[in-house]
Amino acid sequence: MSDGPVIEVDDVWVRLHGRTVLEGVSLAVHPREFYAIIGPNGGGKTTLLRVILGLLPPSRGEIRVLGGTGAAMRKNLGYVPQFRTFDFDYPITVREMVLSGRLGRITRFPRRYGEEDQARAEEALETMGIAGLADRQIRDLSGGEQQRAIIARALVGDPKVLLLDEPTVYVDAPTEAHFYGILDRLRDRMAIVLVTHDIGVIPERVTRVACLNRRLYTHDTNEITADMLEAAYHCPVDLIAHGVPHRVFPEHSREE
Ligand SMILES: Nc1ncnc2c1ncn2[C@@H]1O[C@H](COP(=O)(O)OP(=O)(O)OP(=O)(O)O)[C@@H](O)[C@H]1O
Repeated sequence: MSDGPVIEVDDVWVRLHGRTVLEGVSLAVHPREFYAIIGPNGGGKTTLLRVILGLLPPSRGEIRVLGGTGAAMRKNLGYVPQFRTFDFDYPITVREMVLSGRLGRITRFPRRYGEEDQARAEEALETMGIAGLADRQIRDLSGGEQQRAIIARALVGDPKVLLLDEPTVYVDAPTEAHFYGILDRLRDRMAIVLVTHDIGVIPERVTRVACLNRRLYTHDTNEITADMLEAAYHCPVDLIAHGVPHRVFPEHSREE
C-alpha cells in the first residue's frame, strides 16, 4: 500500500430536504490510521459515512478512495452500519451472514461462493473470535456476538479501510476493551474510521480525532480539545463526567 491517503474528503457539502447537513467537510485518512469522529446525535456522522461509501452523492465536493473516484474504488471500503439497521430475525447462520459480505466481489453467474470466499469467511470469523459460533443462527447470538458477526462480514471483502458506525452500542466494558484490541490489530492491514456520539468510548489507540456537527473540527492529532467539543456540541461538555480517558487530552496547565 502506498503512503498516500486511503480516503480524502474534499470540501464536501450535503443538503437534504433543504437543510445543510454537512458543510465544507474535508479530511484525510492515511494507511494504518485509527480515525475517530465524534459528534452529537444528528450531527451528520452517518451521512458522512454514506457519502464516503458512495451511497449518497454530495451536493458539492469530492471523495477519493485510494486516490480514485470511481465506484470500483469503493470495493476497498468495509462498512459496519449501525446495529439497529440489521434484521436479526432473518433465518441465517453466522457463517452465511459473514459470507454474504463477499457477494459484491463475485461477478460470475450464478453467484456461488468459491474456495477463496469460504477461506476469507473462516479467516474473518477467526479474527473476530467467533469461529465457534459459525453454525449457529444469528438470531440466537447475544448482542455483542452479533456485533462481531457484523464486523466479520465487513472484513471478508478484504477492505483497505474499515468504517464503523457506533460499533460498541451492545458491547459491555470488558468486551469493549477486547474489541478495541482486535481493531488495533487490524490496523496492520487497514485503516479504521469509527464514528460515535458517545465521547466516552473513544479508545486510547486512536491516532486522530475530529468532532462533527455539520462542520468538522479537528487539530489533526489524537487530542480532543475543549474548543473542538464546544464548537461541535454547542455547549461546555463535562469531559471527566463522560469518562473520557484523560490521555486523549493535552496536558492542562496550572491555570486551567
Ligand atoms: N434521508 C434523509 N432525509 C432528510 N434528512 C436526513 C436524511 N438522513 C439524515 N437526515 C438528517 O440529517 C441530519 C444528520 O443525520 P445523521 O444520521 O447523519 O446524524 P448522526 O450524526 O449519524 O446522528 P446519530 O448519532 O443520531 O446517529 C439529521 O438531522 C437527520 O435528520
